Amino acid sequence: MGGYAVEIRNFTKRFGPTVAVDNLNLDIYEGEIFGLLGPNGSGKTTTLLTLATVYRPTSGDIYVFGHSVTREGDLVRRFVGIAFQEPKALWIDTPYELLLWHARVVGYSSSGAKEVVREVMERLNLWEHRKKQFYQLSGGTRKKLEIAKVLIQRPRIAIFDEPTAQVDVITKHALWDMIRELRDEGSTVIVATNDMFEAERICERLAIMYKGKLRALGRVEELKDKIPGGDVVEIHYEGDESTVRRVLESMADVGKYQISDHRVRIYLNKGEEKAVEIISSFSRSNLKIKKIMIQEPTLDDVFFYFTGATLRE
Ligand SMILES: Nc1ncnc2c1ncn2[C@@H]1O[C@H](COP(=O)(O)OP(=O)(O)OP(=O)(O)O)[C@@H](O)[C@H]1O
Repeated sequence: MGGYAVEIRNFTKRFGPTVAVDNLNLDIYEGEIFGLLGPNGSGKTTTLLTLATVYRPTSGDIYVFGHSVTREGDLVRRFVGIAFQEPKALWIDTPYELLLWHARVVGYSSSGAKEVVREVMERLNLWEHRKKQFYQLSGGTRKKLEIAKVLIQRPRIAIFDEPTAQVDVITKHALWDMIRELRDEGSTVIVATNDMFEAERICERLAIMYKGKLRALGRVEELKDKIPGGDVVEIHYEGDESTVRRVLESMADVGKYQISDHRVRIYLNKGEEKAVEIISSFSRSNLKIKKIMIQEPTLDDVFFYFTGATLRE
């Protein structure tokens, strides 16, 4: 792994009264697949669009291979390729023409452009749609077209904003493979996602963002290790949520827990020992346990631990 590809320094972005990103500091290493993980509105897109010089920071700066996005935008744009969250094109463009034009713009020869466009379109199952017009394409197909641009460009910094939202499962796997290949060929890849499966599957390091702020940073395993105790006891129950809260809050050593839909996840030390105590407390309070499991934390648990929220909110 090389030096820094991206250095985000005291970066704040406001839109009127809204603070979209609040004093973000982050380094992304050259050659890694880095993830920004957070629910809608956490500031991921704003960060990526500023990195790609679409927005200017309100304060602070972002450096791409040492070049400032505020002062050296032209240079920064040479390094960066971005697949936007919302694909846009002229209504009458056809996918093939659009990608061919894009390939020429980023430097392919006429024959090289045809070759790479066909290869990428075939791998993303876009070839059959090549002669349609943009307005005739489904949301998922438009999204694939947007991603195809970056795969053709092979920029030094490849940015994907929620790449697999709206995309079918088979294509998701093909895309993840192609993203890894991009990295293997030397690109630094930055992915914004609210899909913990995607984050866990492809990202080597993650920044957890929530409400414009960085909440945690590290490799997935490191983030999981930061949950004290490291056990999660999950109980499916019948009964009142308020009774469950009362029971848990009266027990020593029970720290954080989250409840949804008659399911409670409790974060604690020594899950096996504690589970026995929890079972008897539940039964004393007439709460019926339908199922109990002791698990390793998931990325969703990590997110909850650092933000008090779930990714699905
Ligand atoms: N152009 C804009 N004008 C006004 N407010 C904006 C603009 N862009 C983003 N925001 C606000 O900034 C905050 C962060 O939005 P942002 O799109 O960066 O989050 P996100 O994590 O990418 O979420 P999503 O997955 O929904 O895109 C939100 O409150 C959003 O409403």
